[in-house]
Amino acid sequence: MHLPCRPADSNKSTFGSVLNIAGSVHFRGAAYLSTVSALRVGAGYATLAAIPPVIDAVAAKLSEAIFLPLPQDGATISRDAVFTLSSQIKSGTICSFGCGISALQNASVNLSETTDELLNIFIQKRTPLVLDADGLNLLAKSPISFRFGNRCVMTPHPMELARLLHTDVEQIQKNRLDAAREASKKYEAIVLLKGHRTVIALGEHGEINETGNSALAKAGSGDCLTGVIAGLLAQKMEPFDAAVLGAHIHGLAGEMASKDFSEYGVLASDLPSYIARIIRDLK
Ligand SMILES: NC(=O)C1=CN([C@@H]2O[C@H](COP(=O)(O)OP(=O)(O)OC[C@H]3O[C@@H](n4cnc5c(N)ncnc54)[C@H](O)[C@@H]3O)[C@@H](O)[C@H]2O)[C@@H](O)CC1
Ligand SMILES: Nc1ncnc2c1ncn2[C@@H]1O[C@H](COP(=O)(O)OP(=O)(O)O)[C@@H](O)[C@H]1O
Repeated sequence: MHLPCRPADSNKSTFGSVLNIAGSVHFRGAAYLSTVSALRVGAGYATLAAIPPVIDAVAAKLSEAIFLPLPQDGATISRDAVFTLSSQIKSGTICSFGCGISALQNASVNLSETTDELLNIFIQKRTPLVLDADGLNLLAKSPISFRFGNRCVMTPHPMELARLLHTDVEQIQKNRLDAAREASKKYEAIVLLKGHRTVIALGEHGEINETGNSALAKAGSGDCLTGVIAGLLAQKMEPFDAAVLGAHIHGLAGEMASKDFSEYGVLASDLPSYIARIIRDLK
């Protein structure tokens, strides 16, 4: 698997753009980590679509992002956000959705309906998509049987996959590859099941990622992975390849970061700069 090429005669639009819909009052860092990781892996632009308090927090840390303010309802986006987003999402726009968008127990009926409408837009506009965290939890609760035409990379951890398959974590962990394959067929999506030895499945096909260590077992590291995969999609990688390469790079970044900070001390916010160092070494 190769990194996306980086022609000399290029400009920021050569390397694509990510529209990252993320964050809520409770989880502002998730929006930061996913956005910065898309830029660190090489995307030309990253736009964070979020409610104003999330934008304010991220803007204070990340000068390079572009911001699309979304209407707010309580701690998260309101249903009117669908109108704002539908005019921004063109055919083929690379989107990521779900990092920190709400706390599961607070997910309102409105947010469920908003998510259903957004997922329909992603499918209709054939957008390559990374679906993470609460995007997955809301999908699990939806009455609609969504099928993503294999343009979507779903990135559940075992509990999120258990919610999607209406089972429990123990069953998922017994046969991780088969569980990911089952979800891949159910949703017509690439399913990346996180954890020690992440697995990536597309239909019957499956791969196991060998990189990473317990430094990654800390809040926010999955948000970085979402950004990495979205950034690779922006650079025109096929979704399955972006998931496999993204997991590989993310795991190596955790390993390299733990050489400096130990497996105890790495923060998710350390990872984006190690992602850049890993890419330097892979090249
Ligand atoms: N700084 C931030 O803003 C952060 C925001 N976050 C957001 O917080 C929201 C809730 O996410 P959480 O993941 O905390 O909560 P969840 O309710 O989704 O699940 C967490 C539970 O899943 C199980 N689990 C996860 N990985 C597992 C594994 N490898 N093996 C076995 N069981 C496993 C564990 O029981 C764990 O307690 C998401 O929207 C997420 O994006 C988190 O990413 C944490 C950091
Ligand atoms: N022990 C481990 N070994 C290797 N990778 C791990 C380990 N623990 C967690 N990870 C990786 O770290 C990330 C954690 O993501 P996730 O569970 O979504 O956390 P969060 O939502 O807090 O960001 C995943 O990419 C997962 O594969």
